[in-house]
Amino acid sequence: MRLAVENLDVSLSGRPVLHGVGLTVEPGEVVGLLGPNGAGKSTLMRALAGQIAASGTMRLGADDLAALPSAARARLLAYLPQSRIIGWRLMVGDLVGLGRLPWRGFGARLRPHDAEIVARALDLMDVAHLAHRPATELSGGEQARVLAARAVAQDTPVLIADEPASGLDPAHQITMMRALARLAGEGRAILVSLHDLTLAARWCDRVVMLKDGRLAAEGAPEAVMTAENLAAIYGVAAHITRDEGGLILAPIGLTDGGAP
Ligand SMILES: Nc1ncnc2c1ncn2[C@@H]1O[C@H](COP(=O)(O)OP(=O)(O)OP(=O)(O)O)[C@@H](O)[C@H]1O
Repeated sequence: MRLAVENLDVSLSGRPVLHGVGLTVEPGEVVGLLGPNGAGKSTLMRALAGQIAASGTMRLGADDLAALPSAARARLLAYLPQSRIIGWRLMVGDLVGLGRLPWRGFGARLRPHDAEIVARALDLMDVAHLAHRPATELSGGEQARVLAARAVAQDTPVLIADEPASGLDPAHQITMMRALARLAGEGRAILVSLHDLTLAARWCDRVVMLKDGRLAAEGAPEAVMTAENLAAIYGVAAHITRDEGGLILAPIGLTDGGAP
């Protein structure tokens, strides 16, 4: 299912934050959403998730996203927020099982089909071994993977993940990106915000770069993750090399040479 955003404007507390942003995510694609702190990545995702008001067009396939009832939206689009709050002392397996709520109704038992989807989500995020631990008693990175597994268990055609790799160790950053790529390989449309430039370059089919609430660059990583764009958008000088897996980008300094 195709996600298409056109001309999106968002104001928060009376302050314009997004200005005419447009992007598409096709089924089968991982699209990276990049940009400096405050660029508007989370705001865009929260608008897509229906958490804040926006003007412009947001379409999921033929549907107007803003007009979809929340229950229908939850079967089409899963949203993994940046904040990682686990409010209840639930076992990890049960917490990830909550991802099935849009499909089974509150209080209903997991059917075998639901249990299979939950088991796969636990595996994809490498948290199956934690299934019987209370989620509130895990490390920060473990909790992040558990919450990602819950979003995956929603089993939606579109997944929006806000900085899912932040705070993960290097192996689990790769596990995360590989999981997203696998889900895209099954035909899902994935939008993921990232601060790690190399992860974005190697795992995203396309990247969309925001700056100050505006689209600054969009295209294949090789085409747009250039030294010029990184300087203009992030204010960093980057060492850029490549191998058979794609670009390797290491920010090595600030373009103005001074302190941030
Ligand atoms: N409730 C709010 N009221 C007013 N402005 C807000 C509010 N929430 C966020 N903003 C502003 O909106 C802008 C975009 O914030 P947003 O969280 O979308 O950025 P981001 O690109 O996700 O940044 P980060 O990389 O730090 O997560 C920022 O300038 C922020 O200060």
